[in-house]
Amino acid sequence: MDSCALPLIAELPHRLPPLQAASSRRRTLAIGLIGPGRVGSVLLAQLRAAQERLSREAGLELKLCGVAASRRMWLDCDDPELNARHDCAQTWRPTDLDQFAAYIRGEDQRHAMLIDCSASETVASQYPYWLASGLHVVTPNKVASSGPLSRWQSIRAASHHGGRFRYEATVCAGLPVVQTLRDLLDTGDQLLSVEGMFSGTLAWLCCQYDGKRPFSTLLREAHALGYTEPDPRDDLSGTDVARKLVILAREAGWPLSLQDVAVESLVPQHLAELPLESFMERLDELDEPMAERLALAHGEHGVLRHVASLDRDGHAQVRLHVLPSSHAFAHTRLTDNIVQFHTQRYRDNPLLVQGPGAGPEVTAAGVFADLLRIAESLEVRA
Ligand SMILES: NC(=O)C1=CN([C@@H]2O[C@H](COP(=O)(O)OP(=O)(O)OC[C@H]3O[C@@H](n4cnc5c(N)ncnc54)[C@H](O)[C@@H]3O)[C@@H](O)[C@H]2O)C=CC1
Ligand SMILES: N[C@@H](CC=O)C(=O)O
Repeated sequence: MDSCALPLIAELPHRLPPLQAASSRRRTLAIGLIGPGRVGSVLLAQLRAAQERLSREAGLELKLCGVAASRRMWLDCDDPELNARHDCAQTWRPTDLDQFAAYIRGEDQRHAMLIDCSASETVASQYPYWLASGLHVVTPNKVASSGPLSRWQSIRAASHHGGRFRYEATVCAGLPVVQTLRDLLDTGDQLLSVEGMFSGTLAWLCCQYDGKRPFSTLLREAHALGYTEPDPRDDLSGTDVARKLVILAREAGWPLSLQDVAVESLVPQHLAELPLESFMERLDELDEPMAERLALAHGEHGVLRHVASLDRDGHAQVRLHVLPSSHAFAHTRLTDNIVQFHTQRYRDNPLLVQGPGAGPEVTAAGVFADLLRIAESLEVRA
């Protein structure tokens, strides 16, 4: 090889210097995390791992002031070690979201953020009040952005005057989907339609399911890997994907609601209303109907793919398709999601976002990136 070639990576300086002198932009952000489950606990680990670097290189002090689960909450006033230990804090109180939010907000006009890593309606219903009180809110929870339109509008209104609201990880986990759409719209483009595969769980199941192992075994595995929703029926029923379509439509200013989406459910009626525990015990009842779907796909020399679409007239649908093996969606791997945006500018050839679309690591990273975007905009306070 030519000796004048580019230097080897090992010869390059270890890392580039931080762009900004950390000391001139020193800010502190108080954080309260709600929902230390699969995504929430990985996020806590990511925050802890980045804490020192962010302080040194970006002048950003992340201060974990509280963690709230469904029944218990931990506050750093009770447990001064919380910031270092996070999930193994010892002293707890019963969860009270009002008390939690007030504590994180503090009394000294500090920058404060609540991160909702639950899938809870109760938590989501508090966003308008939290935002109006100046708390920033970041979340992968889809319930608020796809729930009642009037609540969504109050969240948007509150976030224009109070705290900031970001929810990138609600659509395709860590992939830059909401921000991509936002950038298109903010620069004057117009959304015409969206199509793609928006479920990491169903993408993974469709790739793995070849009939050798029962569908229920694979679903249990997807659950254990943290790909599914807390209740996997939210994935199988198509509701989770319908929520993502609604979120994207609303981002583009289309007043879509869940009931406007035509959804094919893969959950047999008799399993739909069971308590979660009973459903998980009866997963093998999904095996026969899914084996029939697979046989149908094989009969047509195609593959099963879970596809969602939203057209320019607002028609939205979510269903399991048999696609020819030559189709672009047939070549995805593992939890890959694909989003195709057709816009005025990307009319002939859509703008594509593709990559892993589920799992605690990538989702937590998407939430973390939202936190950093808000932190970048915070003014320095004495
Ligand atoms: N797992 C993934 O790949 C992705 C997940 N998400 C979303 O992330 C969120 C979390 O998902 P997972 O971590 O998988 O769920 P999980 O079930 O593992 O964790 C949920 C946590 O929320 C807590 N919680 C429930 N109700 C609560 C309440 N009322 N108050 C306080 N805490 C409450 C639970 O105690 C638990 O700690 C969900 O909204 C999900 O839709 C979004 C994108 C990808
Ligand atoms: N359960 C969801 C997680 C991300 O939203 C999925 O499988 O896509």
